This record gives sequence, structure tokens and C-alpha cells, in this order.
Amino acid sequence: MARESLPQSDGPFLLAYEPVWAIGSGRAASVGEISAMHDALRNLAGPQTPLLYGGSVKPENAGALAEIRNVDGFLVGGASLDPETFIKIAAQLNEAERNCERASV
Ligand SMILES: O=C(CO)COP(=O)(O)O
Repeated sequence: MARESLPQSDGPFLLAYEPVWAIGSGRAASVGEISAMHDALRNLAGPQTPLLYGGSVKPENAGALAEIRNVDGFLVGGASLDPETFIKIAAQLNEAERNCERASV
């Protein structure tokens, strides 16, 4: 059923996992929950599809969430309303990407 809900066109798309209970609640999904879901989505969507996590992403958890395998980015809601907060989250994603590149060299 999940496979049928993916776009049928050949064009690129992003796929997001956003548990409804995590949206605006201040409580993000756990690393284990996100990891399991994103691994399953990677198998479903293939290697080229960027996978985003959304739900209570904030500077305090962005670093740990960005390190999860198969998390390529975030959907940021409330924390995007303050530019400085948003930039802190973006910086942690960049740092995680640099760590990943270092680890693969
Ligand atoms: O709805 C969201 C992004 O689409 C997430 O919102 P919060 O980051 O405020 O939980």
C-alpha cells in the first residue's frame, strides 16, 4: 500500500516522515523510530529520493536527528519562525553532512 502512494511519474520528489503526534508537540520521534521508518522508506523509494523528517525539530535535537542514517533533511515548523533558531538547525545538518563525508573517505 505504501508503494502505491508514491508518485507514479518519473520526476524527482521528496518524501517526508512526519508523525502527527510529533507536530508542534515539542516531542520528536525517537532516534530508533526515525531510523526504522527511514530505512523502510529508503527501501521503498530508492537511493535517489531525499528523505525528510518532520516533527518538533529544534536546535536541541537537530544534531542527533541529522546523524541518523537515511535522514537527508528536515521539515521544520515552529522552529523556522525565528531565523536564528532555523540557522542553528541548518548548521547542524551541514555539520552532520560533513561528518558523513569524512567517514566515507
Ligand atoms: O508541521 C511541521 C512541518 O511540516 C512540523 O512542525 P513543528 O516543527 O512545529 O513540529
